Amino acid sequence: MTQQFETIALIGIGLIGSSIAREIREKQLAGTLVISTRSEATLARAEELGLGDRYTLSAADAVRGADLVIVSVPVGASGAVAQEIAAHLKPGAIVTDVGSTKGSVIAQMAPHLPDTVHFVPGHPIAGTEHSGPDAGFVGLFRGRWCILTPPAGQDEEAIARLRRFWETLGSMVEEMDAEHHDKVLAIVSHLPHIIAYNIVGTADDLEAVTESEVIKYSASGFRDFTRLAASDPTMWRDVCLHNKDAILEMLSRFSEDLAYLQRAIRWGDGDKLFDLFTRTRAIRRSIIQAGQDTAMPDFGRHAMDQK
Ligand SMILES: NC(=O)c1ccc[n+]([C@@H]2O[C@H](COP(=O)([O-])OP(=O)(O)OC[C@H]3O[C@@H](n4cnc5c(N)ncnc54)[C@H](O)[C@@H]3O)[C@@H](O)[C@H]2O)c1
Ligand SMILES: O=C(O)C(=O)C[C@]1(C(=O)O)C=C[C@@H](O)C=C1
Repeated sequence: MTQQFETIALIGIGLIGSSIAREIREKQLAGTLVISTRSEATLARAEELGLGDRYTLSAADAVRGADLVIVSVPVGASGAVAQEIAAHLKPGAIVTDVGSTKGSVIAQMAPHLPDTVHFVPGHPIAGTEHSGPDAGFVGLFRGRWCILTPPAGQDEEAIARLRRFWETLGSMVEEMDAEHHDKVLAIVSHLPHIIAYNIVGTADDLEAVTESEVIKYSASGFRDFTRLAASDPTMWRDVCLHNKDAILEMLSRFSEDLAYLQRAIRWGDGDKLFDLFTRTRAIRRSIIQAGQDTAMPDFGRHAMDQK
């Protein structure tokens, strides 16, 4: 494949950063790939895995001369990274990130970045419950959405170059504003994780009562929840703290709907239960039928934006 950038700097080399690094190397998308992370052990591991061409603990050093800078750290750390790299960015460079929340990342990073660079925030909707440089793999982004949330008026050429980069990694790219992104992701990604953390926590609390039955009988639906609940605690702490408003809004809708379900069960209203379960089954089937079981459902921009 053809080289797309002379030098790419990756700040953060966990699941997402190392998956991007593996893609860049495999597809030869950069002349030079510079890797930076704050922990010595992680950087040494990235070097052992041969993920880049140059390795440094200094993010400032990493971005010098880079045409594309990809920040791939927990969202709570993005402001500190932006502050560290700001004075060292090459004029004309594209700066992007992969954070799971967008409004907060923009609020943290944008004030530090000079006008001479193009800031195009991004979010690949792809991942696993694993973290760290060993967890990444080629193909993670294939057939998955990547959402870009450029500020209004951002350089079209920069957006197009980043779009092409993600498409080369196999992603389908969509642009939307950060606020809308945060609402959609609150329901399709953040709430499912919070619900999983909660149900596994509840079951763990109950285990004192039921002794080891939680483990013993967990071959069923519970297991699916434990996968999500095994996701990285730092990442998900930051997501909850940095998409607070949208998550609280979706949680309150979720609680209302749960109360409706609870009432139907209490009053033995089988029709209500049957209707809901039929509706949700149809949603799953339509996603599979469209061959988009990995795609992000369109919940309707208008409905999602209503308070
Ligand atoms: N895991 C997923 O499923 C997933 C999917 C899409 C997007 N994301 C987002 O991608 C980002 C990275 O997630 P991940 O899953 O790769 O996490 P990870 O824990 O696997 O890796 C995080 C990396 O960031 C480094 N880091 C942490 N703080 C840092 C700092 N202050 N300066 C420099 N490096 C620092 C860590 O050493 C590590 O290399 C997060 O913002 C997350 O929200 C994650
Ligand atoms: O599949 C998983 O394990 C994930 O958690 C991936 C997932 C998701 O919720 O779909 C998690 C967080 C991201 O920001 C994007 C993708």
